[in-house]
Amino acid sequence: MPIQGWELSGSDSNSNPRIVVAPFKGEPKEYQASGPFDFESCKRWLDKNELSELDVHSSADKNRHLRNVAQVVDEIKAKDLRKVVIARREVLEIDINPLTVFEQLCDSYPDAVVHAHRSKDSFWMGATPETLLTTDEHAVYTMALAGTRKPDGPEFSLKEVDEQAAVTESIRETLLNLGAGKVGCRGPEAIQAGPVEHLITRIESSKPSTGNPQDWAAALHPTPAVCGMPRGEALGIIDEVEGFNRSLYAGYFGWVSDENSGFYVNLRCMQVGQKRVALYAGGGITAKSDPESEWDETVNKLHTLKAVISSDKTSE
Ligand SMILES: C=C(O[C@H]1C=CC=C(C(=O)O)[C@@H]1O)C(=O)O
Repeated sequence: MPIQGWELSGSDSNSNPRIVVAPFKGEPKEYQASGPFDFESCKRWLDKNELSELDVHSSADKNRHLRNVAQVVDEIKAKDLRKVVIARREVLEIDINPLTVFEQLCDSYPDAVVHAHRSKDSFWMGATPETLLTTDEHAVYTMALAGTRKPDGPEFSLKEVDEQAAVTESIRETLLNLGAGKVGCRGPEAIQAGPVEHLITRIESSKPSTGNPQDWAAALHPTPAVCGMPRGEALGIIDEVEGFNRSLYAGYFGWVSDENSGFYVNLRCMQVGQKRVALYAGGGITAKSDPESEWDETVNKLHTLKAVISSDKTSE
């Protein structure tokens, strides 16, 4: 897929396509989009001019994350919940060149959806392995992506199989509730995403009988891949323990045209400041979670971005 850029403006129009950006919590925003511009023309947007500095506060050092996970395991057991996704935010004091980092992300992760989203006061970029929803004239396509291992580490255990199955069940149920006549699931199988592997079930359904792609994406979000099951209880626990605002992390972004659409979950992402970046990663916690392994999982996921940042020669 070639790199394309779109310039976003007000929301009160019917441009084709329209761009959608949704935070983890809160309403998606829909923009009028002009473009596409080729990569050469978009390069001018990938700078840090007038960008405000990021809050230095990191959400959880190792000890706090271990305590958070242990507390969440206890709550999951006490309340008999299926899973809760707990994330952390890590701030690095580093003056990156966003353009070279973006190019590195594109080169390093050809199977990911690499994106950069620059607004007046915030700048996000990432390389996500997770599709929330795509549509064409025939059907809707999505995926249940969860469970993480290092390719040279232990095989997926029952814990990962169950946390991924929860995502498949929830997506299937949401699509059926939206009025999709038939939902087909293929998987789970292992898929590589940069330095880690996940379990994936590919899901295809007929088009829901009501609503439009924006409604279907909004109904699916947040799936148990980024939130938990049941959703309401998981949201409460996330608020209680994480200690930071997820903002666009684990939200979604995408586009919708008159013919088709594509929405992607904002994972393996970072927020860019003047001399800092904030990296985000989370993992699905279940009653079987071991806090040390959950910490390692976030470290491995963050390596997706750290590998690229550290090869940005301008930041040395
Ligand atoms: C929440 C994240 O990953 C999700 C996607 C794949 C595997 C996941 C996991 O193993 O927990 C998460 O559900 C993240 O990367 O921050």
